[in-house]
Amino acid sequence: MATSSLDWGAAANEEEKEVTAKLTNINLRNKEEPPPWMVPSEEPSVTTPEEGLAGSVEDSEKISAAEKSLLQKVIRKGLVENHHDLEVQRKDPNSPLYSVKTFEALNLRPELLKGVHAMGFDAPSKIQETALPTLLVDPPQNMIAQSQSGTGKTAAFVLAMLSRTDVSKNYPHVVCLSPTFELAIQTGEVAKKMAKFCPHIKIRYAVRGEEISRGTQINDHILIGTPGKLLDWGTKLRCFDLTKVEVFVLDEADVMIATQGHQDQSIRIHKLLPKTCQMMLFSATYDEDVMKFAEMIIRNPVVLKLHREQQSLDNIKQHYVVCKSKEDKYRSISNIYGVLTIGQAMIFCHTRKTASWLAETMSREGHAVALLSGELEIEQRINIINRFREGKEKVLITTNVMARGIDVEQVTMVVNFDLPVDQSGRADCETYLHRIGRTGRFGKSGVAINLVDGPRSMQVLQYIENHFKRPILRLDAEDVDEIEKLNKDD
Ligand SMILES: Nc1ncnc2c1ncn2[C@@H]1O[C@H](COP(=O)(O)OP(=O)(O)OP(=O)(O)O)[C@@H](O)[C@H]1O
Repeated sequence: MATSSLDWGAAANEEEKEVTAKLTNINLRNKEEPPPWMVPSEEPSVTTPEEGLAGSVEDSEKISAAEKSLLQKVIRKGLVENHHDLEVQRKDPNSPLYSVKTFEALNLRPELLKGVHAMGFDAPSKIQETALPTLLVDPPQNMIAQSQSGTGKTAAFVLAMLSRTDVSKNYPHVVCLSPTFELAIQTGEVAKKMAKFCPHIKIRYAVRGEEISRGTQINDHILIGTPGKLLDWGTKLRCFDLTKVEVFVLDEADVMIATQGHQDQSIRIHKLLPKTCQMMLFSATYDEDVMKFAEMIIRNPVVLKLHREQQSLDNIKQHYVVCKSKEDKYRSISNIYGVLTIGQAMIFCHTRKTASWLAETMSREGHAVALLSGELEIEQRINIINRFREGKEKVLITTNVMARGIDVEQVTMVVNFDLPVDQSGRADCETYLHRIGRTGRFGKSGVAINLVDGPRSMQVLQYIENHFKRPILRLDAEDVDEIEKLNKDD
């Protein structure tokens, strides 16, 4: 993903080109410094893992000795399963779930606060408590935000979207773009739950399958959709006015601005938005060039950025298994699956063909598996993901189409049947992080297994390991004791 391949810069107007990518010193409502895990874009972005874990004396004084010892255990072993553990993580300044504030302190509307509590959220995560005060401040502030997978980014931007919705304006003025149909629907569902006590807010999906005739004026306040459909409705069909949009969210922002297909449409939408529109970009990953580019096209953004070592989560144990062939890979996962206590598992393959082969093989052997790949009809895709969410199938075999954003709490194992690589066969570190982030959601523990079948995939694995500076440990898929250890907290 090189900047040279991006043409948003070329399309941007002169003024946009001149925007300097610097951190704006805005007056945050509560005047607090961002926590140490978030660094302004101008600072060097590399620290040692030790520095990352250290925290300040003041921070460590906030937790008791007993909690500290439990915390160490959590950090070392990534075993975070019950509410108490979640509380402990919230007191660890180095955890992405760390919070010092309450939702009450974030100045949310009372109806939204009620909605948040009704969802069972007791306290905000780090990204929520850091991003929200900035996103709600007036005049509206643009933001490019990064936080690890499963740490509550969706709730952060959805709360900002709902807070900015003005029900007296009977037209779309809040727009959220997602890269896939499934993700748009998932975000809409979160928004609807959060807006449970705001009956006047109207939310509409702009996704494949939703039809509208030319010229019909949309009177919903919020549109959540995929770029192609949204552009169609805003330009060709003239169903709403993009120049009246006040809040624009780009979820999985890096893929939206750097992937062919999404890129052209996102750029065209961006160009049609008014200069006063508040822009919010969220993702767990930003390739360096993509981040630079985003900082250039977003007017004076506040940038919340993670150090590379902080991007992968401690609560996901990462392993690899050496295999000889795809049949051997299959045997390895069968062995691991037989021994590990698994809630649900997601298996990622490079191609639809391998995914189909694996699904057939596993089904033949009596496993209840689901197969989801991009060529399926929308209804089929929704049906499959709903059944998986309900636990009807324990295993979901898929391709990169499901690598990002999908939130299924019970997923405790992710298998990279094939390691993620780009078109030239090089390690795709961003996709790796998104894939393994389908487990370990909001502090839960998870296991990621990488199947390596030769020197090339070993090289890819080593590249990923070096990139994130986190160990990926070898696992012997024949050794039951070793596999069983993954279940344990020792
Ligand atoms: N403050 C909170 N308290 C408890 N649970 C929360 C809170 N915020 C979010 N969650 C839950 O955590 C899970 C992960 O949140 P979410 O999907 O927003 O993460 P994300 O950062 O967007 O992840 P990804 O990078 O994979 O898109 C969800 O199930 C969500 O309901």
